[in-house]
Amino acid sequence: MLLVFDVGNTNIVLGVYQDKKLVIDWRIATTTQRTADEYGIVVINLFEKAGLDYKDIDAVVVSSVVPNIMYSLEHMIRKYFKVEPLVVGPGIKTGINIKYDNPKEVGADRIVNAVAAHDIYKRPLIIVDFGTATTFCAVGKNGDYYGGAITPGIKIASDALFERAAKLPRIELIKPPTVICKNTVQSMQSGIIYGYAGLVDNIVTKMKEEMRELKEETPYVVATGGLAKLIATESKTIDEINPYLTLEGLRIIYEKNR
Ligand SMILES: Nc1ncnc2c1ncn2[C@@H]1O[C@H](COP(=O)(O)OP(=O)(O)O)[C@@H](O)[C@H]1O
Ligand SMILES: CC(C)(COP(=O)(O)O)[C@@H](O)C(=O)NCCC(=O)O
Ligand SMILES: [K+]
Repeated sequence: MLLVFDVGNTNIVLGVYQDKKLVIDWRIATTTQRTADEYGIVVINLFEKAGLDYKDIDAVVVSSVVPNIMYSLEHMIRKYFKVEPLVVGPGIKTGINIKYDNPKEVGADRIVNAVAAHDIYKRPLIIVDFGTATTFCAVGKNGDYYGGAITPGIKIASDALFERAAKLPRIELIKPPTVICKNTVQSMQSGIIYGYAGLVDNIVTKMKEEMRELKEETPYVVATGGLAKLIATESKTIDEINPYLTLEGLRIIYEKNR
């Protein structure tokens, strides 16, 4: 069985694959404080609770946008799973042609998403990943990664209001019934959620115009990430949510590099 890790700035998402089938997935907090043994305990506990044997794992793939965590995580994988992890980065086969000024600068999660979306949909794409940051990526029909945009994540935006304005509380990210709201909490929810949907639609619309000039016609818009569902229902430009895009990309990268 294959174990994949998607290390984001807020969460580490783990998935176990039996061939092409995702058997189970878990989400744990990203903290740079944990040691290799502490990560080992957490991950092995998850396996045991799910009735899976961690000794059945014969390969591990990791993508990370948090360099500080990699020492502990890689050490844990070698010590407990007894395999050398495949870490997504320079030298790994992806089938994606990165057109960034400096290809090493692109977040590994964005490349992994592009690998999965290109493999699954085989057409021009815009990928929107609602994580700690929200990222937008333009991918051509032949796998060209053109680049995209990065905006503050939804939770970062709402936490900033709480932290910087004395009378604004920390809010739950749920959609209020109306845009015109009559109390502080709902007014903030309205601003964040309806405002963010507009942000998404504006960036996607402008990216589509630029992609048309690149002869990448009518891109399909795929959303992923922890907060995708919240915005996708309100946005007019998102065609589909694929919550497992990054995990699928990690599995595909494993197959390309084995
Ligand atoms: N299933 C979920 N429901 C609601 N919020 C979620 C869920 N999963 C993650 N989140 C929140 O979404 C944000 C981004 O999460 P995630 O996509 O895991 O980010 P990252 O990849 O940057 O770690 C975080 O603030 C997290 O608390
Ligand atoms: C933009 C990101 C912070 C998003 O990470 P996430 O929200 O998933 O934690 C990450 O992809 C990253 O650090 N990228 C490097 C810069 C770039 O892609 O240009
Ligand atoms: K992510």
